[in-house]
Amino acid sequence: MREILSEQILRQNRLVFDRMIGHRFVAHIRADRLPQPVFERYLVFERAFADTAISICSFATARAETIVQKRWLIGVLDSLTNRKMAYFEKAFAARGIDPDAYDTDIHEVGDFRDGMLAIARDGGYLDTIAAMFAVDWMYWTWSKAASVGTISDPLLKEWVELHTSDAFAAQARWLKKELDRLGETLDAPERQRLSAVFGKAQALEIAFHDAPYLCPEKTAMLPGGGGDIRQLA
Ligand SMILES: Cc1ncc(CN)c(N)n1
Repeated sequence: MREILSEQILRQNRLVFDRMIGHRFVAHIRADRLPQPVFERYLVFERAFADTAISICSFATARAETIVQKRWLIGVLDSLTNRKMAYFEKAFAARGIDPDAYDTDIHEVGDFRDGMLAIARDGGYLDTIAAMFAVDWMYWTWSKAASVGTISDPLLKEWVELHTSDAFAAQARWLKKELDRLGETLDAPERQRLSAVFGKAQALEIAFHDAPYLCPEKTAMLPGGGGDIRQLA
């Protein structure tokens, strides 16, 4: 019997997946010592990515063949556009974050945006599903692990809980099931190609999570700017 496609993909990308869920950003959350400036930069980059995620999911919705698929993806779009965006609005107000003070075009963030968007724009329905599975399965995995420990920052705790919620878990599982169902009919090279899409998305994620440690505030060049905190363990 053939291996389930998502299991093949996870097996073939184990190294890069483990590197991502072992990223220092995740390790800092799990140790309850994510530096506040890193979290705030991350939130600005995430807000920018949420915008891109809406476009990515819209490509999948447009290419979906059945109303069942479209209905599900529209639910994801609703959650991204309303629930997630509401979180950013609340977080920026609570922390006094001015997103315009940050450069969201630095290459680690820009490459993630452009790379993910290219997969959705240039690929087919299943390419986008594989890329969404890559990023959501990864977030669900590390968030579940992080949620068992103490997270002192209430906004960070809420962010992690967004990714352990029943709704997010259902989203990650739906993407997996969709890949497995449609993967049954695919030949080996096509399955391999989707596995490479998953690997590419993980590699882009690793660089994206390096970015908040690189201090890209536009104000960083000014006296009293934040400096480079790459040396943080
Ligand atoms: C960068 C990134 N990747 C994935 C997810 C989970 N949707 C996220 N919120 N942010």
